[in-house]
Amino acid sequence: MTMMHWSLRRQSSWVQLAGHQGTDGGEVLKLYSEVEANCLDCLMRDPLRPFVPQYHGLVTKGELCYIRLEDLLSGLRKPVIMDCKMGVRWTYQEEELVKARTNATLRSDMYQKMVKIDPSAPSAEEHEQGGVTKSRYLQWKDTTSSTATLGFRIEGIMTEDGSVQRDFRKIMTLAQVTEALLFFTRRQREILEAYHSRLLALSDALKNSLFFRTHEVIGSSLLFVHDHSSRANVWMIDFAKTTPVSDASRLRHNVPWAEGSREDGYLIGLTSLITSLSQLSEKNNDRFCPLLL
Ligand SMILES: O=P(O)(O)O[C@H]1[C@H](O)[C@@H](OP(=O)(O)O)[C@H](OP(=O)(O)O)[C@@H](OP(=O)(O)O)[C@H]1O
Ligand SMILES: Nc1ncnc2c1ncn2[C@@H]1O[C@H](COP(=O)(O)OP(=O)(O)O)[C@@H](O)[C@H]1O
Repeated sequence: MTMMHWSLRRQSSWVQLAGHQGTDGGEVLKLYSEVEANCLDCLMRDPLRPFVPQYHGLVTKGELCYIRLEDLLSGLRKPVIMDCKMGVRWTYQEEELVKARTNATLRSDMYQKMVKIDPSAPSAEEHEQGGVTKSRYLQWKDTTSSTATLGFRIEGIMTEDGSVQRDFRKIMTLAQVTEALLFFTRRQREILEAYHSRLLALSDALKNSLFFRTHEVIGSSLLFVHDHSSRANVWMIDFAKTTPVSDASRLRHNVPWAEGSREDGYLIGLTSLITSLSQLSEKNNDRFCPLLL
């Protein structure tokens, strides 16, 4: 199950309906969150609807409630998938920063994850304690990836043999993003162009979206999906941390975050992706697979 590959930490939050995978009309179930269900409700009545998996309401299984979503991989054979976490402040909500100051619980699991990636990342005090706070860990992840600089990061790529590569999380420059896109698409011009057009259409839809104007979009991804038939699409997913803002008139989505501003920098990430794809879509670009030119 694809979401199990991605969401190893939370296998229990997902159910793939038996017999539906890879068939038309397939559905996936994601563990209910009120925040996400509210967002999906709004999105079904918004210009962003064509960019979001269709939401079919709720279902209860045993003691748990789930959100019913269109299976975006339905009908695709050996899909290739890239998950890009959008925004300059991907994972942490402002409340988490406040919580971390008042109740600084030390997380040894996050300390371990940090040390595994970079043993020199924790401070002497953190080494001593064997723990870091959640906000420290999340902020560290944002600043050691392209999240803080380019407004998005590639969280992982699943290739057609089903293996997941997560080495892209440390990418910092647009040139490295471009290389990753070439790897992901295997330099197929048709696919790169399809992704480029879809992101331009998304950019237009965002301009007309009341939902986007009125929500702080944190921890949401753009899911890029294609298969060998060159069908390619991009979807907005994961709204579990996307919340309405009371003074929506000030949200711009294209400026860096300062504490209290609630800005997410979503459009900074989208612009970075579009810039990289537009360079690759240029007619004279010689970096495509020669067979497909
Ligand atoms: O990806 P790694 O490096 O493992 O770190 C994870 C992700 O940041 C999760 O965010 P997301 O859910 O957006 O993937 C976050 O979940 P939440 O902030 O949603 O809880 C986890 O916090 P914990 O669940 O507290 O462990 C944190 O451990
Ligand atoms: N509607 C969907 N159809 C198919 N796969 C999905 C769908 N939504 C999410 N996924 C897969 O599940 C992964 C995790 O989704 P996400 O909503 O971010 O959940 P979590 O918050 O549990 O990480 C995504 O990277 C994607 O591969």
